[in-house]
Amino acid sequence: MADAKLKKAKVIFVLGGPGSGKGTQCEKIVAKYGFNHLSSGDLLRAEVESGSPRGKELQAIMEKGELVSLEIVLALIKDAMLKLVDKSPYFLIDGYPRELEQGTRFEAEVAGCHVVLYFEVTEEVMKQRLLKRGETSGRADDNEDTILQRLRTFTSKTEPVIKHYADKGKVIKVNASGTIDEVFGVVQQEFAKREIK
Ligand SMILES: Nc1ncnc2c1ncn2[C@H]1C[C@H](O)[C@@H](COP(=O)(O)OP(=O)(O)OP(=O)(O)O)O1
Ligand SMILES: Nc1ncnc2c1ncn2[C@H]1C[C@H](O)[C@@H](COP(=O)(O)O)O1
Ligand SMILES: [Mg+2]
Repeated sequence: MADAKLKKAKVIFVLGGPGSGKGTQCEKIVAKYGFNHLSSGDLLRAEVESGSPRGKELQAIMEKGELVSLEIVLALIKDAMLKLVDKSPYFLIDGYPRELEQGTRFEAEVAGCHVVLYFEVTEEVMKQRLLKRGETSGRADDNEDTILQRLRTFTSKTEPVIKHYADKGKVIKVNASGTIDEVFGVVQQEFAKREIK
């Protein structure tokens, strides 16, 4: 029953390299549009915080800038979606899918992809934003070595996902190099064009 409700969800996959501003823009979208927001990275960090043996394994993978297993991420996202399904039909799924199979499995088992919101910005800008964030974030992966590996993982695993959805005409590509408000201005224009409200 709950799964049937999820099938009707309007899913917006939010993608972009590390530090491109996915979380920042999702916060602004939630404030204006009231959409549900789930971040796979936040869900994984909560699991790490729980101190469980699985959390320790996850932390080691995340500190190397690699991707954790599809099964774990998909289960965390699906559980979190079920808790929110009655709040809004729109779901911002931030940081997922990070590799092609994540998208395929999600669409087969949870819901179709409405659009992909892709924040594009240079590697140098992403790196500088993350090093700055690292001064206060406490995130174990906001350090130079891990940032470089995360950028490599994005290029090798996640860029093909963006291409896959672009070929289906589903990608909204946003230049994310401006200020936070400038980027959000473009997001709003793009949503209006597609009657996302
Ligand atoms: N347009 C912007 N201009 C300047 N700084 C920005 C902009 N957008 C976000 N930031 C800042 C906020 C954060 O300190 C940092 C990274 O943004 P954030 O939204 O956390 O990125 P992200 O969610 O894509 O990264 P991650 O993949 O690491 O979670 O950059
Ligand atoms: N969708 C995901 N698949 C595998 N691993 C993931 C996923 N989302 C997050 N992770 C891991 C690997 C990332 O480097 C860290 C931090 O994620 P972020 O979205 O940048 O906060 O978590
Ligand atoms: Mg984030």
